[in-house]
Amino acid sequence: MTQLLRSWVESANTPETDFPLNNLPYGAFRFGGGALHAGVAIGDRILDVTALEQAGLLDLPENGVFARGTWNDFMALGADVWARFRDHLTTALSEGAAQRSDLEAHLVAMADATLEMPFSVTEFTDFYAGRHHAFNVGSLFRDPANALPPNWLHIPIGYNGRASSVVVSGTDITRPNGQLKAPDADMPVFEASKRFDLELEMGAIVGKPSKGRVSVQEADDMIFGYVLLNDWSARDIQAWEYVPLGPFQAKATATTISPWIVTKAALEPFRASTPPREKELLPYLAEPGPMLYDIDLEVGLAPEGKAETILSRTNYNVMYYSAAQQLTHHTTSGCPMRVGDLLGSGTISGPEKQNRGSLLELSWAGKEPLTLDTGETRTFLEDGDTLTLRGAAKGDGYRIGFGDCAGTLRPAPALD
Ligand SMILES: O=C(O)/C=C/C(=O)CC(=O)CC(=O)O
Ligand SMILES: [Ca+2]
Ligand SMILES: [Mg+2]
Repeated sequence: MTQLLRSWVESANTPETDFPLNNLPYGAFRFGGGALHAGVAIGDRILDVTALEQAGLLDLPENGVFARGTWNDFMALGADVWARFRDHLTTALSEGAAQRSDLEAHLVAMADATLEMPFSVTEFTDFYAGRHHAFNVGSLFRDPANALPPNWLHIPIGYNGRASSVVVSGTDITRPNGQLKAPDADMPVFEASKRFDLELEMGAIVGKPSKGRVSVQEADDMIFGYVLLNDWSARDIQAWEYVPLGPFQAKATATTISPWIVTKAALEPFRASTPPREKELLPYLAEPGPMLYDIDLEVGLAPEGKAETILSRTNYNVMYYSAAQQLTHHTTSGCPMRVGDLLGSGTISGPEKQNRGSLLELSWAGKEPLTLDTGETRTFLEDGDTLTLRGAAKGDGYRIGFGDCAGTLRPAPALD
């Protein structure tokens, strides 16, 4: 199924749209200040599934699945329902479908809707699974000769983040104040972070809960879908606070996700293998098949009121560990996973300078400022900068896109 599937929604049939019939990603929106509704993107429209359910046009095993306007209750119904629902929508939105007149009344223009969090984040874990990112950060923060920690080629390393900090694309980000210490200073200070950064990542959403350890295949089956994810990071706070328990306040300001959950089903034709193992993994982490995806990614930076510069282009297929491997490792302790858990992939940097997924790497810790297309330079982010992540898997004449994952940086709160 790598051809474009044609829909009676004409805007879904163009090669430029992120949302052809092959995609059908899941989001949440408000229209004219109304209640939060769940919706499915198709071309430049949103199909209002909360309204479809209320009109009795969906065949689901429970009532009120979309009453809250988010996808958690739907995820909890399980993979058979996920597949049946998607098949039903694919048929009903296909060119020539008999259901057209039923559905047409429940389409709204995406341009007139406000997109909100598509699901309620239960818990958030962020990993460190990019080979090039880990090498670069290890070189910058520690020792270039021993850049990869000794565990790195054996364990998908992660830390428990803050679900409360996850926000949808379009939400302003406030530069944090925090405790910082210059390497040669005696005492730390409390002031605004001066090295505020982005991290280009993918987020995997757990749709099926677990009790006890799961295999990599079971973990893959538990994943509902993927979003783009920007793990905003205060590098100066991070450098001072992170020993020995890892990131804390440096990563707790905000994490932005793209507004549409792209389902695993839509990404199926784009599966890709992790790169060759440099050290053999313990058997519990071995993948039974390709569990990454071929998704082109880019990062754009637009200074306030100015044109955007593309800072980086890379692909999700460079990651050393897949989300399924990360999820498997996450359950080894017996840690239960829940519906709505979000796993950050770790920063996605490719092998070349132009593939790096953070300013820490792009500016080599501030030592090599970047020149933007506007002529100004950047080491880290300036107030007013808008950061936009974009991503798409590319099929034959169509793309499976995620919608923009954007945020604008606002000044730090005043210190008294
Ligand atoms: O101390 C380090 O090596 C770096 C840690 C991180 O930056 C954590 C993180 O967010 C990793 C990632 O996104 O890949
Ligand atoms: Ca991160
Ligand atoms: Mg974060």
